Amino acid sequence: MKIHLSGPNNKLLAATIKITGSKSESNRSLLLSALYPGIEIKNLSNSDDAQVMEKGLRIKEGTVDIHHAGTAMRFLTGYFAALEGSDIVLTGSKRMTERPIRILVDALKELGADISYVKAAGYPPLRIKGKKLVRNKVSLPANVSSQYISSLLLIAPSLKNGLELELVGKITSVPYIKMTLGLLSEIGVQSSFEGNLIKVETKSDVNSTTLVVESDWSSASYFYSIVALSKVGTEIILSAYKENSLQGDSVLQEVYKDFGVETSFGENQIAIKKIAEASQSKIQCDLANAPDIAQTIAVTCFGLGLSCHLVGLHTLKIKETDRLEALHTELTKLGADISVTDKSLTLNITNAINMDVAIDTYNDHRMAMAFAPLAMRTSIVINDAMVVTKSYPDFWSDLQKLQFQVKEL
Ligand SMILES: O=C(O)C1=C[C@@H](OP(=O)(O)O)[C@@H](O)[C@H](O)C1
Ligand SMILES: C=C(OP(=O)(O)O)C(=O)O
Repeated sequence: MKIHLSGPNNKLLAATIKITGSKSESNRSLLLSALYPGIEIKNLSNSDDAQVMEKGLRIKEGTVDIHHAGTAMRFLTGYFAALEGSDIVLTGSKRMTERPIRILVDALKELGADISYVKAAGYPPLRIKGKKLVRNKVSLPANVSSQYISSLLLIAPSLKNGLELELVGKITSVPYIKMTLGLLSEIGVQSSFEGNLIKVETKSDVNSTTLVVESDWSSASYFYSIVALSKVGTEIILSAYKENSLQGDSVLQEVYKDFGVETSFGENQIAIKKIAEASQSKIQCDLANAPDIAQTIAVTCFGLGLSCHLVGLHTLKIKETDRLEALHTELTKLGADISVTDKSLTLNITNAINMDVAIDTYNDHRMAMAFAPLAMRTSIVINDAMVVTKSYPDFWSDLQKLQFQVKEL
């Protein structure tokens, strides 16, 4: 579905939006509840990625197709490897067969797993024959994707002797590793993370525990961008959020201060308000800890006519698409002066935005959602708009609550 999007022009936006649960917290919680039936989950994400995860966890034999869901691919690889008696071919979309997984497979094999590549070595699909993992120590490179580490940590308490991980190289996306350990702690699993060493204790069962998933902070980023592109005085309320988040993308609160956006916490919600114009003409950020908000920030800067230099983007090339190339192509169509390397993005100031440009989304939900706020400045077309269901199926209807006009073409 292709849509034409225009913003609410001069009308002041005011709305309360309830965003679905974090897909990262949901997919971890689902796996833990499969290992420990005493766990109940609240505010589970209604995303495609959480649905394929939930479905995959119910299967023990045959083919499991996780479509575009990176976390489901990586987390289920660990899960099935340690699930005695399972015999699974774990596969996904064409793009998933291009997203590397060798680091995780090697680590699991080191622990005793039986995994083989069905097609290209180092990539899905995988044939996994579940068995008891006998060893409890492994080291693995930590600079490519934290999902490999989280996958191992999630099964760690179910292993007889727990697990010790030695992380080699510069650790990327660290808050996601801490999120995994945070959820383990919520179900009573002891762990430590010191320097490059993580230790997780074994746990045989969990008494009835409820995991309440906080709403998704990456999804909140699109509303931060809308507010940043609005007039001073604009305020949007988002729920359900809390001050002590497990999600690294909650750093948005700090990043968007530079765009004049203030965040205040109420009971289970945040109010985000434009209180001033952007305080500087050049935005600089290292996003190694929050890669999923890179697209949002780049587009906000372009929409505000600011320059920016974003670094720490080395993981963007292996996500749903090569996000650095995709940003380069689509922002250039809109008139941006942009350059990218394999780990950074630089935008120089431009004053005009080309109208009615059709943005390609490359099977990447974040391409559609990151560009949508530009409708505050110009009318825009989004190709393959339903790609948003990967993490946020209600995105377009929530924009309509803010008086955006969403027309199917
Ligand atoms: O563990 C997770 O839930 C995630 C980790 C990050 O991936 P990388 O560690 O590969 O950067 C992030 O980009 C992804 O959307 C979700
Ligand atoms: C990278 C992402 O997801 P995944 O790796 O789980 O496919 C994302 O949601 O931005």
